[in-house]
Amino acid sequence: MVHSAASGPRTLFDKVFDQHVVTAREDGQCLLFIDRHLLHEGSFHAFDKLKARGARIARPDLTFGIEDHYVPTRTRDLGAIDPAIAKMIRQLRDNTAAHGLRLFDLNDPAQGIVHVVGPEQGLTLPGLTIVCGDSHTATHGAFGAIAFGIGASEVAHVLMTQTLWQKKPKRMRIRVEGQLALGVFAKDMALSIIAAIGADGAAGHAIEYAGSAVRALSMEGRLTLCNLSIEAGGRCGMIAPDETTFAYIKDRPYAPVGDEFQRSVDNWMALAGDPDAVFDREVVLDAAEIAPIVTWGISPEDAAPITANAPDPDRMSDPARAAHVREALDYMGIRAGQPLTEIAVDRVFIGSCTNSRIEDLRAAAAVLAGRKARVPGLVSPGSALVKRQAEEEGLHRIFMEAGLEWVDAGCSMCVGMNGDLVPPAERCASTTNRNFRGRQGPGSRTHLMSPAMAAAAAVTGHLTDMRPLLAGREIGLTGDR
Ligand SMILES: CC(C)[C@H](C(=O)O)[C@@H](O)C(=O)O
Ligand code: SF4
Repeated sequence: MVHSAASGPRTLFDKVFDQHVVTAREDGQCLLFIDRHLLHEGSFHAFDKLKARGARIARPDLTFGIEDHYVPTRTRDLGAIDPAIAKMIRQLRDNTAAHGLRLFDLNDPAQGIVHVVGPEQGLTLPGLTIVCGDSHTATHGAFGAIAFGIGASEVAHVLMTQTLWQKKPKRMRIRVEGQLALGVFAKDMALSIIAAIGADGAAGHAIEYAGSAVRALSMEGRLTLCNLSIEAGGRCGMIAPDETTFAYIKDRPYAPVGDEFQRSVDNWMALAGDPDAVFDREVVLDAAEIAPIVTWGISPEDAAPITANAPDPDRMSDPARAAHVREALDYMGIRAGQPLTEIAVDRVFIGSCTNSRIEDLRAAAAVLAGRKARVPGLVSPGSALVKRQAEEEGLHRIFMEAGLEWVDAGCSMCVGMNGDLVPPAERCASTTNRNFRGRQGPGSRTHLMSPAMAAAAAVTGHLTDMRPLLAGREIGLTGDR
């Protein structure tokens, strides 16, 4: 095995990367071994390539299929849905069956969004390389894995060889120090970071999140934080594994067991970056200064504290930024300088690989308990297991009594590929990660926020500071365990 950086202090990223280099080229391109390859319905291009070449999958044991992007959330009967959507799901079934892959299909008790299922099943572990033909694969970096999204031809390459050519990105550390205030969540931390550094602020870099506020996050919170790495332009985002990580992994279906678990923990602890390791860039944020955040525009960087007003492009010195803001406000139907809390919403969506884990649902339920939603909304748990747990805790009753729809697991209204769409010109308070034009449906308008903030928007019918609504209520963070 060739080591690209065999000596000197190394970061977490360096250590995991170096362990996976099969061979390195003069130009810096390294052939990496891939430990986990996750596939969703979008993988059909790659399977077509395989078929055209008559190739086989190199490591079917490391390759997993998951039905999520196109799955219906109000029925599990493929005969009852749009045949074109059902075809996408059947294609993945046929392709995974033809190659003998483990598939988490619609009816699997562990089905869900790929980035929720991986961690939940113990497929996602510290020190691994994890790829998926999906830009939010960085989510898995919460465990100290190098995880990133790849394109269709790379998916085919990994299927055929279980390796991938990669150039080592630059390293960037984002430290968040101190304590988050009550009612401020990992989502607010992530959106604050993106607002601070910009949607391309981490371009060309592998991010490592560190600092006491990051350490204090539960695994659910860490997954939310790493999920948004790509929205800051990062190649991937990682957090060094610690006791929180190991406690989450223990007893998961695919996790190592017994002595093997203990041996793994010893190895995982050694992955932490050396104290004197050097980063190409470092950004430091004060956790105490982070407020509940909402987006007002058409990029995740168009984010501001809920207590703020929409920006005024006429007061901006940078003409490019002013032009973007003008365009964003126009698309979103918001006045320059309008207080964000005045913005009325038409519906809410609580779900997606960003914010659909049990802790997210608990936070939303804490705000909604005993209250009615003024607007319609959809709550889609991240997996069938999250759904079951939420029902055991009675959270589904809180959502339904508030007047929201409680549906099955999938990407759902995050991207609308399954038909769960926000109608044109409607405004949605959404716990997702992308607010691009038309993201939730043609002409739809998306405001990104935390689950508690989306719940508060449902209760009041407009963007709302949820803190007074949360006062005195138990949030039930698993991080408190
Ligand atoms: C459809 C899929 C490939 C896409 C992605 O790459 O991320 C989707 O998951 C998204 O969030 O936009
Ligand atoms: S939930 Fe949304 S962001 Fe996540 S993988 Fe699905 S479509 Fe992409």
